[in-house]
Amino acid sequence: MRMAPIDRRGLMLIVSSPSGAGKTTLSRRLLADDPAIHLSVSATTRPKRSNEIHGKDYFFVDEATFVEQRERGDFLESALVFGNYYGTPRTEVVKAVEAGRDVLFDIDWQGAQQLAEVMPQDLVTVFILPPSRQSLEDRLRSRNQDSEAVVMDRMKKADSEISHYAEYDYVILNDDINRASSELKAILMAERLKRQRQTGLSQFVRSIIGT
Ligand SMILES: Nc1ncnc2c1ncn2[C@@H]1O[C@H](COP(=O)(O)OP(=O)(O)OP(=O)(O)O)[C@@H](O)[C@H]1O
Ligand SMILES: Nc1nc2c(ncn2[C@@H]2O[C@H](COP(=O)(O)O)[C@@H](O)[C@H]2O)c(=O)[nH]1
Repeated sequence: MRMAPIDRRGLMLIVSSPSGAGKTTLSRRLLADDPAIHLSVSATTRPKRSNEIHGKDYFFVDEATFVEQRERGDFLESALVFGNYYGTPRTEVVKAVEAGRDVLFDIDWQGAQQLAEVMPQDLVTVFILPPSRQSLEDRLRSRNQDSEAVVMDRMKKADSEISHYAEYDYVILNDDINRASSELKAILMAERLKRQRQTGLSQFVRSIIGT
């Protein structure tokens, strides 16, 4: 059995990609396999998809509510993406990181840039690429959740999304889902071991060397 863990600060794992490249699929796998990380559930004004649950996938709110929350400072970051507003609730994230818990974010490059301004030391950023343009379009259609107009709009914006890949710490090619999923887990494991996140290290080391 492992001894009591060394105190640590939580990390913020941001996963971004063009729409349809697979970040939600990869995020769900990571959450299912690793109970020590939890998802930051965003608020959005986008209509709910048939397979989504309020409070689990998103907090679905109307525009007036979103604007009120944003003006009150409830969001750590917020952005207009594909014509809808999205925002990351502030309190839960700050509390979790300070308590040493890791948080996963499925957000776009605008959100990643804003979080880098407020909590830079805590961020680990990962960009997911599709294997080809055609596979991106096929995946958006095969998801079967959006109208043709929405699929076309997201494909039109894919180039501009992809152009932000170089702002990220890591890039994963999501060709084979099992491999991409293992790569994401490996990033998380290595980042957890970074010395500066292990805030209880000096105390622990002192207990070993007996000074
Ligand atoms: N490696 C893969 N091979 C084949 N299909 C995949 C792969 N990864 C994801 N998919 C499929 O592609 C579709 C889009 O994936 P997903 O919803 O995870 O994308 P996303 O990046 O989260 O999109 P959005 O930004 O619109 O939320 C889903 O139907 C998913 O099952
Ligand atoms: N900046 C933010 N972007 C967000 C947030 N939540 C989701 N997103 C991004 O929006 C698009 C579309 O998502 P979809 O669920 O409507 O397909 C995608 O790129 C998400 O990563 C957020 O809180 N802030």
